[in-house]
Amino acid sequence: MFLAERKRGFSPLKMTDLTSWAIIPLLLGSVGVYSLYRLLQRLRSSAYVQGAVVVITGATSGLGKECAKVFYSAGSQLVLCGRNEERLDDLVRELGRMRKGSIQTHKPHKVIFDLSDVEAVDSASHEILNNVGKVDILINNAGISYRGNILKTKVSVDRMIMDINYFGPVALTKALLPSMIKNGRGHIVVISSVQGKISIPFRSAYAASKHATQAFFDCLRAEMAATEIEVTVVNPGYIKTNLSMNAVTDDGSIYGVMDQNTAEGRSAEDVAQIVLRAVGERKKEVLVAGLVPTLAVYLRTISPKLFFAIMAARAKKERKLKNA
Ligand SMILES: NC(=O)C1=CN([C@@H]2O[C@H](COP(=O)(O)OP(=O)(O)OC[C@H]3O[C@@H](n4cnc5c(N)ncnc54)[C@H](OP(=O)(O)O)[C@@H]3O)[C@@H](O)[C@H]2O)C=CC1
Ligand SMILES: CCCCCCCCCCCCCCCC(=O)OCC(=O)COP(=O)(O)O
Repeated sequence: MFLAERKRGFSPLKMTDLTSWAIIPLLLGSVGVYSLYRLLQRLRSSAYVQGAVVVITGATSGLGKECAKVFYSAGSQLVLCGRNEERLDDLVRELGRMRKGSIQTHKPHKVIFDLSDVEAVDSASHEILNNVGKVDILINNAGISYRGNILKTKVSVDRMIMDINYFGPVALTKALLPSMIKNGRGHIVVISSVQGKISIPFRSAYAASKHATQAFFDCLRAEMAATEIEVTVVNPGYIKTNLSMNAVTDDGSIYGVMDQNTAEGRSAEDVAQIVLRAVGERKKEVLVAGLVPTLAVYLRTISPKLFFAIMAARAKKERKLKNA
């Protein structure tokens, strides 16, 4: 039968050949369509941030500083927020010295305030709107971490962390949101953490503040769905910054140690690029973490019992190490 088909010029072999040949233009076509789609997506993303007024809190160091650099290079009009004017001036000078590409850059504005002071946040929002007229993108980045034992931690410390990490971003968002709605455009970004999804021992105040942040901005996203307002929650794992150095302990004193996990974390430049992309693509949420923390996030939902047992073992091990 095979020979008969070959004689007629219709062998199974040739049919396979034909199929293979047909797949090539199909594959090339798909790659072409995908590349075109990615190109259009990139163009749309860069148009979204170019010329946009972007407010960044905690711009004096770490992730906030790197976000300032990537959004500045992308052509955004920056409003840099921080507590330390000198450090903001240094950053403005550093941005001015950056190599200029083909995209037009804009001289940043600075606004100095402490996020834990709700009245200062309110007047800062007026200053921002008076200076630049509108806000297109607000990046709630500033934050502080904590290391401590719940039994020893003063409630004033829990409150301080909540004031900076939760009430600060909430107050600033509420102050700027009405003007965004009026303008018919606005994007609220919040830098939460993997610890906004899972709680690990000796981080109670920090994890609680990040869980509250996640919850608030998830509610906001839903409530804003009928408007032009976008909400992006970014949940990074460890980033190589001064977060652990600046963390507070049970009695409110500064921890002042560069933890190994932090030192071995992802670079702040990388994470800032991910934030820029997530904003450009109007992502609702991004988890920027390695395999183990990512699995831990899923494990917390799929098998809480196992997750709690792992956390209890972790607490026991850490306590042993501290007492050793
Ligand atoms: N590094 C990490 O491993 C991770 C960090 N994150 C989050 O990223 C964000 C940025 O932290 P990161 O860059 O790592 O840490 P840094 O300590 O380097 O930066 C924190 C920033 O927050 C500002 N800040 C702190 N307290 C206040 C306040 N009361 N009012 C105004 N600004 C304040 C600091 O300003 P000042 O210079 O005045 O102190 C600084 O600019 C935080 O929200 C953090 O929780 C999330 C996951 C992992
Ligand atoms: C099926 C296998 C699942 C394996 C799961 C094992 C669980 C292991 C625990 C992993 C814990 C990851 C914690 C990550 C914490 C993190 O990335 O936090 C980011 C921060 O915000 C850092 O702040 P910090 O002040 O704590 O340095």
